[in-house]
Amino acid sequence: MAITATISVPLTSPTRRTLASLNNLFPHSPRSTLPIPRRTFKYPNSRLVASSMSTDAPVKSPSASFLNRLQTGFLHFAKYHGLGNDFILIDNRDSTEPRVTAEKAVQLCDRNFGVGADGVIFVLPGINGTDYTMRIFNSDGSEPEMCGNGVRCFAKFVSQLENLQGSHSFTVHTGAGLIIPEVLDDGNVRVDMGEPVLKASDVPTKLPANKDDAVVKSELVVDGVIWHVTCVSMGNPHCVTFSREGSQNLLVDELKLAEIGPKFEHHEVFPARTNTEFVQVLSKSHLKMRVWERGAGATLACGTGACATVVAAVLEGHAERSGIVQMLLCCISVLLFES
Ligand SMILES: N[C@@H](CCC[C@H](N)C(=O)O)C(=O)O
Repeated sequence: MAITATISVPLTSPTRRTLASLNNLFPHSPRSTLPIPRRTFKYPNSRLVASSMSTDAPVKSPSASFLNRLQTGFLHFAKYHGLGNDFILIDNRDSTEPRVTAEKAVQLCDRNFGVGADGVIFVLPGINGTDYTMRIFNSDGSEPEMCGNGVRCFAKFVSQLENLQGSHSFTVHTGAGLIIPEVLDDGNVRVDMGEPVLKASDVPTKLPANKDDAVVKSELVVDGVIWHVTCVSMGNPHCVTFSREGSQNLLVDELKLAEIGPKFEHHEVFPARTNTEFVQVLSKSHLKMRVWERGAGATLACGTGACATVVAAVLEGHAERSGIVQMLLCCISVLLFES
């Protein structure tokens, strides 16, 4: 059985003021060696663009693109977030190598001495016939295969870079394969997240498969406690837990995430480390989730994590095939369908 998860949720793009104030803040960072010009970006006049736009096909405006605003020697970036999962976006369309090293990404993501973000995302030229390539560094400098909220931010950033109006979509090469985000008329971004991978060795996890090739509600000892875990890859690895010995339904607000999260992330049964979702079942269509992300720690939301949560919930019999996953600030609605 094939399962496909689709997420479509509101996403916030940067305002003129956000971008300008980030640029002003950054030069004060004592560890920064990447100067940012103290000037306010000028955005294309949207009313002029709108006068010639079609809602069917994206149109490009000849007016100022992001690249035109670049000055040599400065790193230009935009800051986006999806439900509070925040990223620094870098226009890298002119090179196949990321403009910023993993080490520099760690500095940029620092919430006190850098810009502050859960990761840095690069818009690179497409490969294998795709329009673009997305690469991402987590805030610890590691490189994940895929990021659900990140690819939605990526889509909005590309629309801004290319000055695309109306509904449109493009093809993106990612470490998890081809992804096709769709920017909708209302500005939301919908992403078909593809089929989840359940085969234990492909997630990857060393836990023995107990349901066909998959690991479903298996016992895992973490910090001396037996947790029941289901392992899912959405291109990146996820370990989803709904219960532990002595507590059949987790109360996620009571978890000490910063203590327990790293113990899952670095557990020996996860050779590529793992993202972990702690989930409380509120109803068959309402799951409350807190996430500890591989390479980024506790984040406010996680797109691949929301999808993995619903896949695991269906496998464990906690939920229907569509529902909402409530995270710290917002909800993601996830729909699983057969392909
Ligand atoms: N927040 C992301 C996932 C980002 C990658 C993750 N930290 C990993 O290392 O796999 C999302 O929205 O999916």
